[in-house]
Amino acid sequence: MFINLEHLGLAVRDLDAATDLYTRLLGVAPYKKEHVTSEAVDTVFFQVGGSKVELLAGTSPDSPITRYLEKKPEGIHHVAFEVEDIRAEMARLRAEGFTLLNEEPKRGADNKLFCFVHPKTAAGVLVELCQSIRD
Ligand SMILES: CC[C@H](C(=O)O)C(=O)SCCNC(=O)CCNC(=O)[C@H](O)C(C)(C)COP(=O)(O)OP(=O)(O)OC[C@H]1O[C@@H](n2cnc3c(N)ncnc32)[C@H](O)[C@@H]1OP(=O)(O)O
Ligand SMILES: [Co+2]
Repeated sequence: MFINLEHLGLAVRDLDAATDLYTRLLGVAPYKKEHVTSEAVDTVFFQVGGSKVELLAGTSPDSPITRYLEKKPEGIHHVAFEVEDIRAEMARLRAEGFTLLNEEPKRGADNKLFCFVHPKTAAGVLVELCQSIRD
């Protein structure tokens, strides 16, 4: 079951500059900065009411964010939905004909498991599913 819109992922070239800008724009300081090796990204998170903004900067040439910014401008990169059971939702989406970008959930930022739906099967939107890791 999809629970809520968990975060908006924004691709940025200069993470420090974008962090300053969003701190001024949102009127709130980020609550977390985290490097995620598997995606070669540095992330900065802002809590905005019940949702979050995730800034992402690539940390290597083969990072998905670096590659994205070679062809597209900074801006909205993906939308993330929190789900109750990510494996159940992955099976449901596969059965519905969506293309998933990873076979198994991956450990992401902000203490979550995540997977992505290919934008070509989601009306042009890169959709992330994420589930809190319950320790
Ligand atoms: C650290 C985890 C963190 C978290 O929240 O926990 C994250 O959010 S990690 C975020 C970074 N990781 C990813 O984005 C992984 C998933 N992304 C991918 O696997 C690729 O970026 C992929 C497959 C979406 C695109 O890679 P590809 O090499 O195929 O790039 P192309 O330029 O050839 O794109 C193919 C096709 O897709 C369109 N596209 C690409 N990116 C996006 C996007 N973000 N939103 C919408 N559409 C996108 C691109 O325009 C191409 O379409 P076409 O019509 O052929 O031009
Ligand atoms: Co994300």
